[in-house]
Amino acid sequence: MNTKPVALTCGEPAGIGPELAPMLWDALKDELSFFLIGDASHLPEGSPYVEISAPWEAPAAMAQGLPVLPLPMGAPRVAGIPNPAHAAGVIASIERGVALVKSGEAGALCTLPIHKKALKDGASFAFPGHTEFLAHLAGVEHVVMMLASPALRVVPATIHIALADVPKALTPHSLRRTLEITNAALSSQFHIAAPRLAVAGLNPHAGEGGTMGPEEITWIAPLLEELRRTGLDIAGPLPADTMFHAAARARYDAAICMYHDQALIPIKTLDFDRGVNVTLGLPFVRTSPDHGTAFDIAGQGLANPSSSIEALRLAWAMAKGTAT
Ligand SMILES: NC(=O)c1ccc[n+]([C@@H]2O[C@H](COP(=O)([O-])OP(=O)(O)OC[C@H]3O[C@@H](n4cnc5c(N)ncnc54)[C@H](O)[C@@H]3O)[C@@H](O)[C@H]2O)c1
Ligand SMILES: N[C@H](C(=O)O)[C@H](O)COP(=O)(O)O
Repeated sequence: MNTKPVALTCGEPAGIGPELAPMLWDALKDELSFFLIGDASHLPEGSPYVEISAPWEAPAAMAQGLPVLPLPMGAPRVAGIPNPAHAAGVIASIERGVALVKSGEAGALCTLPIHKKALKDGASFAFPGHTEFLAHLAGVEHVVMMLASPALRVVPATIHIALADVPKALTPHSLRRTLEITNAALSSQFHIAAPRLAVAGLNPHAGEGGTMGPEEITWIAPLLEELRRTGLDIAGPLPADTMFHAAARARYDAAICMYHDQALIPIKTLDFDRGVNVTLGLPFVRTSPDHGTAFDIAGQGLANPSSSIEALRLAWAMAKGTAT
């Protein structure tokens, strides 16, 4: 059973990440071990932290303070105002975390929020977000973004692309891979014996028999029928607007939606404080809170650590093989 510490990447220094890290240590110091990869000078004044030189030192260090594996960023943090000089360090923190998980020195990766535009502006970051960057670092062709909470698990079949590009990006191959990876993860990583998937239609009323769009009839329904024949338990394509009330949620273990907001609005509405972003299909465990950098409240003592606490807990549980 893996009990190696979780590597926590620092995320965007101008965001609420540096405020959350000490709160996560205080909340979880008796429950699990993790270490922050980042610049300790960005932590709030007086934060109890312990500089470590390697992940193996983190469990013992937890008793004294937040373990920090130093990654100096060379410029001070100004809450709410991203500094392009930090961009390279933010990216390096993610790369370092991946390297430590791959080497087995860390048991899992948990990423504090990045600001996608700040990385693009400061370092010409070529990826839409962590998910795509991690797939690149892991050399994996297809990964799945799942947002999970006790109330709901959702998967967007397309992620960080313009809505206008969704119909073209949705293909039988990509949806098949998303469904297969999700099904496998629910079984092997969430220990659900017979996963039940529910797939949303792309169009209003799931196309209303073709009168509101052809995709459900031309390829989505045929693909789901083909996958049912291979043994997957899949309902749909269903009208998305009636998939998320309590009775509907009781009928499935994960909802697969066609685009980002179709999936993320329901879970962030139902369970913003307990939602966790987990990337399926990587050769290592990766979680992240379901929120972003929250520049509008950064530095004001208003950040709620709940989602990040759940993200670290889920990473720890998935690495130990005890997630549900
Ligand atoms: N895991 C990640 O790396 C991640 C996740 C989501 C968004 N982002 C990025 O973050 C940036 C800002 O995104 P956004 O404005 O759409 O969403 P956001 O989650 O940063 O903020 C949305 C609203 O929720 C509030 N909020 C968010 N987290 C909170 C917390 N922990 N406690 C209290 N209030 C909180 C914010 O104050 C804001 O009013 C963007 O660059 C986005 O891409 C990153
Ligand atoms: N789509 C995610 C959300 O809204 O919570 C967020 O942008 C995180 O994506 P990455 O983990 O790919 O950065």
